[in-house]
Amino acid sequence: MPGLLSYPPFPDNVPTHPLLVVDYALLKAGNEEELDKFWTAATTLGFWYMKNHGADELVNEMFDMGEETMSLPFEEKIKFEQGDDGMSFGYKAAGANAVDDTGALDTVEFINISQDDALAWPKPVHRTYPATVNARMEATIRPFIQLSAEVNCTLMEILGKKLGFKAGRLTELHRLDETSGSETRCIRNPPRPGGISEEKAALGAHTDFGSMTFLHNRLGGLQVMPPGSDKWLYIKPIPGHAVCNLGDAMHIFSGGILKSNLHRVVPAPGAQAVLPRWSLAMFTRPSDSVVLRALPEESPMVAEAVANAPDKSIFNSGQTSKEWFARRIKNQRTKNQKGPETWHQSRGTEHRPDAA
Ligand SMILES: O=C(O)CCC(=O)C(=O)O
Ligand SMILES: [Fe+2]
Repeated sequence: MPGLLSYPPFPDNVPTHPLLVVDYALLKAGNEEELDKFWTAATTLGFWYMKNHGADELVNEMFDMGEETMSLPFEEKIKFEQGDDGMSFGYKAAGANAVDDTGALDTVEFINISQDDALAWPKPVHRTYPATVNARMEATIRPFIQLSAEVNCTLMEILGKKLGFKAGRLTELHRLDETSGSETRCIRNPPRPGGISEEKAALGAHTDFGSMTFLHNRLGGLQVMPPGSDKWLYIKPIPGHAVCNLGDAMHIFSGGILKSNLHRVVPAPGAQAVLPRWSLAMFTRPSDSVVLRALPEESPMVAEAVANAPDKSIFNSGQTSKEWFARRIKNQRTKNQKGPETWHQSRGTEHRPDAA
């Protein structure tokens, strides 16, 4: 993978959405101004840039792991495919997921490595992985997952405190010693073949399934659709800045106060389109047995938000984290598509009355 500075520039003629820049070191130090900025980001778009997170070196090594893995022969990778039953850990081939209710195919391939498997390595909890993953489990993947899980939990606790939850409450819902859908994902989207529209989704529009995402990317292609708009806007990658976002679970726990915004991936824009696009995420998700529902009895602020919500159905999903997650994964698999209704069954909190 080329050094950061040798990438073709992100074009200046595509529409972008600015994000607030949050300094992780200042958040940890309790800087009030920074905490307020973070709260604003979490309660408006639910996306922010984050600097001083300390993960850059491990991120580079994780991209090496991704490159080593995607370079394996297809017959080798496919042995570790995640399958069609609602498990997400393992390899996902391009085209294995639908990007919309017409059944159009995605173009990204990725490798998902479970937090549980990395922490318990060499003992498999959920599954086994390609040799390229095993080789870096101890030196790269486990430390990256541990650091990222700590970052995500620190961020969640800050939000929990602002919401009025007791200290440690959100950490309790995301314990490292309980099984969960938490995973790291390294994604490769091929260079844009000439003629394919930049508007074609490489990874379909979605909200993230879990609680908190710590994302690193090199090229453009990530887009958000801001509330109240029907336009897709690029998030410009900034070297050294992670893009963080909240997922469905935090939206639900908070009675909708925290935002889980719609986003997607399209081919890298402009001159960047000639290169493969790599991205890396750590998804922190609630423990498998946690029921996804708002927690009004634990916070007057959440109670008020739920009381005022026009549609309360999402705040009592009736599903455990494990069920929610399996439903979403399974119903977006290409093999399972039986018509638009299958795709619609894969949806989380994407339903937005304000979206076109
Ligand atoms: O590749 C990206 O920039 C975002 C990926 C993403 O949204 C996801 O995997 O959930
Ligand atoms: Fe996402």
